[in-house]
Amino acid sequence: MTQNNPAREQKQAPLPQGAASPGGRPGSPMGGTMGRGAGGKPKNLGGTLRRLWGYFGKERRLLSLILAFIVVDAAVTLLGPYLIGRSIDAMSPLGGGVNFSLLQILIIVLASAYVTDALLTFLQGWLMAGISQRIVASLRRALFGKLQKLPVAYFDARSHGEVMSRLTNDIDNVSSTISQSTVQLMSGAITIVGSLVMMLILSPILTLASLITVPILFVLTRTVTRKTKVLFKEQQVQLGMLNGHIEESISGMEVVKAFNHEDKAISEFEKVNQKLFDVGLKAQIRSGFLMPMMNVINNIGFAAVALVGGVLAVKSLITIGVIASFISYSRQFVRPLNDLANIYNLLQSGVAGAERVFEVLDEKEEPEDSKSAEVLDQVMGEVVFDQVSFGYRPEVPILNNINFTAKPGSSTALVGPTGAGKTTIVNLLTRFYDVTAGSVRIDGTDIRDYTRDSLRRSFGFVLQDTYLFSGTIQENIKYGKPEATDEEVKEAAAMANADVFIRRLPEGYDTVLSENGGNLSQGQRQLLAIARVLLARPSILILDEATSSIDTRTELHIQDALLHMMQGRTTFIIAHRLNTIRDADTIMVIDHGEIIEKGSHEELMEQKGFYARMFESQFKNLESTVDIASVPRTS
Ligand SMILES: Nc1ncnc2c1ncn2[C@@H]1O[C@H](COP(=O)(O)OP(=O)(O)OP(=O)(O)O)[C@@H](O)[C@H]1O
Repeated sequence: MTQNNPAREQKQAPLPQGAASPGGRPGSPMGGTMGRGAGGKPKNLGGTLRRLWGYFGKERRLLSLILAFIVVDAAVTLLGPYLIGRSIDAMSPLGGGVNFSLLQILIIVLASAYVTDALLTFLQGWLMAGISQRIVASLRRALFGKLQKLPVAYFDARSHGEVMSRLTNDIDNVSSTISQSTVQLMSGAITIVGSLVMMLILSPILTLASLITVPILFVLTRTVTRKTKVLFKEQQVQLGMLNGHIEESISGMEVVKAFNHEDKAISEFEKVNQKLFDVGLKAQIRSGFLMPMMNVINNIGFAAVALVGGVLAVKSLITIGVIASFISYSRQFVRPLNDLANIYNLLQSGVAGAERVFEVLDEKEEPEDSKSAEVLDQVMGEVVFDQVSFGYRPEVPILNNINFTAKPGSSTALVGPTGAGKTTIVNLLTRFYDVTAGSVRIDGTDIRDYTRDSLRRSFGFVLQDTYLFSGTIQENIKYGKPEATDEEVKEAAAMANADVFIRRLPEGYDTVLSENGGNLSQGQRQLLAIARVLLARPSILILDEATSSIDTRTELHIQDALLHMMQGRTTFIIAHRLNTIRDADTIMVIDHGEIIEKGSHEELMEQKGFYARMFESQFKNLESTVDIASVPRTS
């Protein structure tokens, strides 16, 4: 295969809103299906977390190390309030005057505890960043690898924006969840237990006093997050919409400009933007209530501790130092409780992201080649369609009982109105889709009995809208044969008549092309595509509208290069303009998924049928610029 997914390239151009999708095909709805996008509620929290845990693989050892650090860190942190209490008591006149030597030791231990805490926190963050980045990179790798194995049908049924959002938004969500919530959860749990134990040791009565606020905290958090969860979900949906809208507007910028739709595009964007603004603001304001309210409740708790502690101190049942330590512990105790709501939200959106990633990973891949599959090598190039029927969806037949034989080295032109099924025939030949009934044979063998790789390697595509990758001209020509030498590249370029214009470029073959060759003319892009195919030397050629919308001189160059390329190769030409296919050995007229006429140009002209009418109609219009689609189906 000389191009990635070639038969689809020119089909994907997004349309301005309101314009009909060609043939009503799915895949590029404005606003995209991306709105189903990131965030949202996970369907199976436990199952997805277990599966995500599988990706921790070798990282589990490092995670144990982090856990050890967290335990040590928690112990060190728990030491702090205790030492502060002891320090206060060491200075207390009630304890028989200031004990300077004890104070000195306490201060040194306290300072070391703080330094150790800082060091351990840094180490945890450092190790965790590595773990989460490695896991996410491997997820991304798995996802991208999977995309390469999915059938063309998968991409045809979805907008690019949606597929992209899984690799970006969703993976980002997983990444921040892993990096932030893992450590927070582990250290939070340990801190809660540790502080509670210390509080109980210091004073069970004070512990009881401070725990009074915990149920209130829970109820408050639950009530507020229940409301904000819905808003945050809606915010993610609107963000997805906005992303889809931007993605489609940028890729369809030429169409937007050509239709003077800039103002419309802005006003549509404004609508989506405003929705995101509204819901975002609501979510932020509502969730903003939580913190101040929690602070009030926490402070009530501290006041209760101070009150009960004061009474106990007056009765000499505890010291001032113990009250100070206790208040610090109760702060440590409630902090992770406060974080819990955030972690929970983060976990939800991360798991929802992971679910969307796993959804793709679980998609059915292109079926494996059967064990007995042969390698298609030394292709003669005989192509037979034997009673082929096909529908993209079983209930909508697109091709009905197609029968033809293309002899090795012959050229076959497929013509017919738009949506007739010409591209579909090519899609079946390349096995982007498999036939519903009948069989397609190359050199006498059903193409399903060849390995897909070898089958696709035997095709070369030249499309109207050639896809070029960002890279040098040299790299682009080598795409179908990476091992080719510079000499071979130049030879292919010369045969394609591309050599002349390439040499004129300041950097020659090393000229870097912008994405999709935006810095070349359409004709030049096509000449490069021809060079690419010539270098790969495929046995069967597929030319789709290869010479339309190009100036006459370049067209002559391209025609010449194409004729050169077609020599000795079985060629299929899909063309709307009949002057480009007049010399084809066989012309097949396709209409409503059936071959309605077949023969050479002369034979078909004699028949005075559909083809003759189309040809005469174009001929009358002199420069043959009339599209076949505009020719009436009846005389
Ligand atoms: N991926 C798809 N899923 C569902 N239906 C599709 C898909 N691709 C094409 N179709 C439908 O199949 C029919 C034939 O489409 P096809 O692309 O083969 O026509 P065509 O003859 O090549 O048209 P054109 O000259 O406009 O390129 C159309 O009705 C189209 O809507």
